[in-house]
Amino acid sequence: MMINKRLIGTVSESKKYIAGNVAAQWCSLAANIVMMTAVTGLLASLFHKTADKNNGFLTAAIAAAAVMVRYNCTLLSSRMGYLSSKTVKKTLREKIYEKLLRLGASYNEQVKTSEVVQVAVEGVEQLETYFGAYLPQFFYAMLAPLTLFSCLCFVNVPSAVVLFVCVPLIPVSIAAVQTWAKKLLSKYWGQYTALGDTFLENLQGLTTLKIYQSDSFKNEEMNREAEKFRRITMKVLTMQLNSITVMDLIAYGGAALGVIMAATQFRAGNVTLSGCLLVILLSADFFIPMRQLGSFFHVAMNGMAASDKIFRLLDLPEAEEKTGSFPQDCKIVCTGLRFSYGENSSDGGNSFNEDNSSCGGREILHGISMQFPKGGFVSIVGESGCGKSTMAAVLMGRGRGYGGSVKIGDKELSDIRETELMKNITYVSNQSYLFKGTVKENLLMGKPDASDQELWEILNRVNLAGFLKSGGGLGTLLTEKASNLSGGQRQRLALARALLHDSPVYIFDEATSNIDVESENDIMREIHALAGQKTVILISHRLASVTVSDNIYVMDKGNVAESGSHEELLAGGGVYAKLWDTQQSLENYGNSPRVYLDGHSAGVEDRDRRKDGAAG
Ligand SMILES: Nc1ncnc2c1ncn2[C@@H]1O[C@H](COP(=O)(O)OP(=O)(O)OP(=O)(O)O)[C@@H](O)[C@H]1O
Repeated sequence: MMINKRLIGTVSESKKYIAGNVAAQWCSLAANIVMMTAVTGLLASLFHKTADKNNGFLTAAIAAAAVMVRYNCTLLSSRMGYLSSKTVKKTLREKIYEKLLRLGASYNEQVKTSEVVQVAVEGVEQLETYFGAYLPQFFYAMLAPLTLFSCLCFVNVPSAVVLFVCVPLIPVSIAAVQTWAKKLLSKYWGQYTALGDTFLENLQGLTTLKIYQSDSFKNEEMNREAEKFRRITMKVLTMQLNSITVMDLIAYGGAALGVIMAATQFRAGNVTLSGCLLVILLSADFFIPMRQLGSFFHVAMNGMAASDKIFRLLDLPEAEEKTGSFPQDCKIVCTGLRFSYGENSSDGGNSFNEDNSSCGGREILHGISMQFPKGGFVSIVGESGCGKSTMAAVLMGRGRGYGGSVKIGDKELSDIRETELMKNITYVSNQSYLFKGTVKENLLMGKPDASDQELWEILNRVNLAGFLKSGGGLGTLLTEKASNLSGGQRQRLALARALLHDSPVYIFDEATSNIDVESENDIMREIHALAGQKTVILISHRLASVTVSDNIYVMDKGNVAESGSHEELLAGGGVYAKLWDTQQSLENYGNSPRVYLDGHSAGVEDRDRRKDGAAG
């Protein structure tokens, strides 16, 4: 009956607290039996007028001692319940957290963030009752009727048998609703996580919804979801209430039968008055533990449904433990690289997608071959949706299960530990995440031991020092996602953090899209300065930014359409040349190289200078 061995094994430390809890409750019951025996004995002797002073004092002393024992046992039992709940919460949340770490940066390919949050918070909370109350009560509810039966057998066997036989009717009634309840609770949890998911998404996109006046439409959609959740909650509550009513009927009916039996036996002279009174006073104790178990049962069932979700999360397949480190000779060579997203994959991830392989979905990269020499500056360009960011994701180790080969030095990318990849490849997108806190805290993520002077130097390089000095300096407070900075400032700060990270490889994925020209100039200047010292992979849809690259790969629908330097590609008159002409006419740049605001011009000379430097 809802004894989940795996769950108990997972939090095996809680076993001792459960045993302690059961022992405390059992001692309390034993004290109650002793007290009731003493009290009924006194009542009988009073009735028969055989009681004396000593009887009274002895009974009072026994009762006082029993009350003390029961009081302490109750305290001990709730302490044990608390300790077991605490252990369960801590252990399960730790396990979920560690699992997420093991799943790595691509965890949301397999599970939605909202689902993880709900399972880790509410789900674990439900299991607290399972361990803290249900499990101890389960064992105590077995032990208590057996103990009472053994004692009352010495008083009157028929009454003891009637009471004992009625007790299992409670678990029978619970089992009757169990299958139905299980399905209902599984539906309830599904609805709960779906509502949480919609709620989180709509809350995050509230500004967009307001802009497009779609908030009322989404509001209605959420109302519909909430109504579904309300209905299923009501069904769960009705099921619980009905089940509790049935259990009450059995408990009170059983106790009444026991009392009637005791009275009949007394009339027939088969039991003494004190014995009869003892049976009457203890009859309720036969049923109370089981009845209590019944009320914990429904909460525990909810916990069981939550535990299914927790185990499905904990059982998600992990990439094999990788041992490879990042080779220092970090020339990156992709050969015949193929990649597909999982069938239901989205940014939000699959909801515990059973099939985690990327096979079966739409193939995005169709056998890409590219080379990124150590210290080289290589750009990837192409029309929107051709697979540039997917390429970056694979290089970052986020695209699990790619086909073909990606070699970093002499090692295959899939053999390199994720932490090693993160340490050695810095990825800067146009949506870099900045955390709530100070500028300094955000920068130190890139290099925890950086001095203030180092931080200011970097801020100077990205042209943010002036702005910050006029404000709160390094202690300037950022709100969530640094929404109190402009888009350009945010991106420059993200670049500063990336530069501090000082990794051998940098991937810039549209790092300058949607920002002001001045910030774009600052960022591009730093990216160009990095080239030559680091391996730089620049992904951009804006060809003016890539003209100085050593090599440019032009992607088209998941293939490499052509590659070469800017001049070679222009001379080739292919996809790149056409894109260049279109963009140039749009930007009205003519054929002149891009001129930065500080007067420095990016062009072929830059690349040649870098090459000369590297050669020197
Ligand atoms: N998480 C994902 N799940 C499923 N499909 C995806 C996912 N991310 C991207 N895609 C698909 O992969 C294709 C390539 O997307 P990708 O983001 O790599 O293109 P891109 O060249 O970087 O485009 P852009 O320049 O617009 O950023 C697109 O058709 C897109 O629909």
